Amino acid sequence: TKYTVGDYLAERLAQIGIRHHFVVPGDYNLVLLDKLQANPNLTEVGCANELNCSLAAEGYARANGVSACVVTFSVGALSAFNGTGSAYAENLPLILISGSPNTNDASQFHLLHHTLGTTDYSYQLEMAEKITCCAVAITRAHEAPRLIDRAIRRALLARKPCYIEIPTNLSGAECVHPGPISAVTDPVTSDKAALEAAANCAAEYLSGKLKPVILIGPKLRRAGDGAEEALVKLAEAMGCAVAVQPAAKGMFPEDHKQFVGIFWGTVSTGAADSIVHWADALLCVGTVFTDYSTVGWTAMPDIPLMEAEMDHVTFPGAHFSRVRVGEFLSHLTTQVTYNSTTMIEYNRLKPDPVLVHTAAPDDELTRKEISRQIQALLDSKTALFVETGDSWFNGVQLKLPPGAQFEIEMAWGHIGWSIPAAFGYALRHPDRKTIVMVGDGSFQVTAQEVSQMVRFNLPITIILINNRGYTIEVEIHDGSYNKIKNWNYALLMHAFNGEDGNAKGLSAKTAGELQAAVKVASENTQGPTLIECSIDQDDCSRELITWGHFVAAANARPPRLPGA
Ligand SMILES: Cc1ncc(Cn2nnc(CCOP(=O)(O)OP(=O)(O)O)c2C)c(N)n1
Ligand SMILES: [Mg+2]
Repeated sequence: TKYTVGDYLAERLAQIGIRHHFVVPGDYNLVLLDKLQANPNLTEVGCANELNCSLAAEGYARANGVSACVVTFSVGALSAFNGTGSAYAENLPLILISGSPNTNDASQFHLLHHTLGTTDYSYQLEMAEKITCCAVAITRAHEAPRLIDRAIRRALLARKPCYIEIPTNLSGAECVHPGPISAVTDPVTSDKAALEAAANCAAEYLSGKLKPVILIGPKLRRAGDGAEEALVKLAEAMGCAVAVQPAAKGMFPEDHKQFVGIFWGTVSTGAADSIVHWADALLCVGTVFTDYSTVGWTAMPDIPLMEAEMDHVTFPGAHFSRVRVGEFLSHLTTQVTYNSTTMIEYNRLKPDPVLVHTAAPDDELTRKEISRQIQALLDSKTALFVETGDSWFNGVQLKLPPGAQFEIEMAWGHIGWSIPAAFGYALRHPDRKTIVMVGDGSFQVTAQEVSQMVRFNLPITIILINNRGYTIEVEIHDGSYNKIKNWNYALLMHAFNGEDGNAKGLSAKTAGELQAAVKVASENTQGPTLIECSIDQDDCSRELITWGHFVAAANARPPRLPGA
């Protein structure tokens, strides 16, 4: 049988380590889906809609390093653009693949279904160019190898999504076999001279400093090439305090003696806030300072920073390109001297362990009791997803045991992300215990993907915190629009079971009911278990309320230019 463009793409996806590709079929991509299905290394995963499909691929990329989402033209791609945006903001190489019109249609001025009703179908590629690091449209079969390899390589190197558009009549067109995959995957290593110079500059930046601190951001993990392990070694060589930004929770072991907490301004944990502000040198690695991570710009470090990014390092007065963070951290480890001043200070400042009250079984369920019971669930196998909402704050406060993974989407912040993303993640990591903390409002956005968890018999535990509405929004700025229609969430799981599912839906209004439901969930190994936890709508974290005030103030800043 002839080797085709679709076969070429399938082989490249398999060669870069993809084992599941997420799809919604449409007549512009059906031949392509057949070709992908024909590759023995790929398992097709159908999703209920393209928003969820792209968010499932985003979650899969967190687990696998790279992912693929295959949709139909326009009606499919425009929804998938949302998960693609998430992958861009969260630094994940999601490969968005869209079917497109037959190559003969444009020159025949044909009006087509699934388009805007004009004869110009180029709008999708143009939109994709804005939200990916590389967008290609294959117009002739012999171009496919060059364009497919270029897009995939760019995405892998930049840790950003890419876009590949394939006309419906080209997926089955004749194509050559791919060349060595190393041409696509070979990493760009640091320039030796720049690496040396950057490490010397860092040693200079640190020399004479009494109180250096390391601050880790979410791009540390995204950098790959052993950056997380290299960071631990550097920290141990320096002996200094290590704080992490909220979106980097879990990227440094929280049981490590040098971990001082989550640096999140006034809503920080441990002694991170005071230690970071006490430092006289701050090594920022993979940090992202946004309005949300700086609590409306109130939590910015107040000294000149050294910032190590995925492929460059900057200092006050210096910049070094083509320095890969993993190699840089390892190289710097050989140059630093041990100085435990900041850890001595931390041991003076660290807060006493908080005595967590255990509710009596008949006590009405509270946010604190939910957190206490989730904390007891966490172990080395856990992958905890926390959704936009008060779940961010409750999740960030939990202590991660060694090996536990934490996933949050704090840059893009699309409510509902956690359900499809946890589904995609769990497909790649069936060995992990995936737990989702999600609010009622967020759950309503992408609830359909629970049915895929049922279909694939994934034992995901969904802790749905029902506080009757959009509480995070209430704390930023309240209005009638923050009210939502309540669902019978537990009953919904029966609907998703259809005639053969193993999902369980439980509701808990007291501490005892939650305890019992958690036991049922841990025993349900054949499907997802949703536990609807009803709490008072005003039962939200102090951190959310404080953070909400500062974010609202940042949003309300008057136009700066006079007369603007
Ligand atoms: C796609 C999308 N649309 C709207 C928003 C704004 N938003 N952010 N958080 C919310 C409400 C979240 O409510 P819940 O999930 O119930 O969480 P809680 O804050 O715990 O009640 C909205 C409506 C958003 N973050 N993402
Ligand atoms: Mg809510």
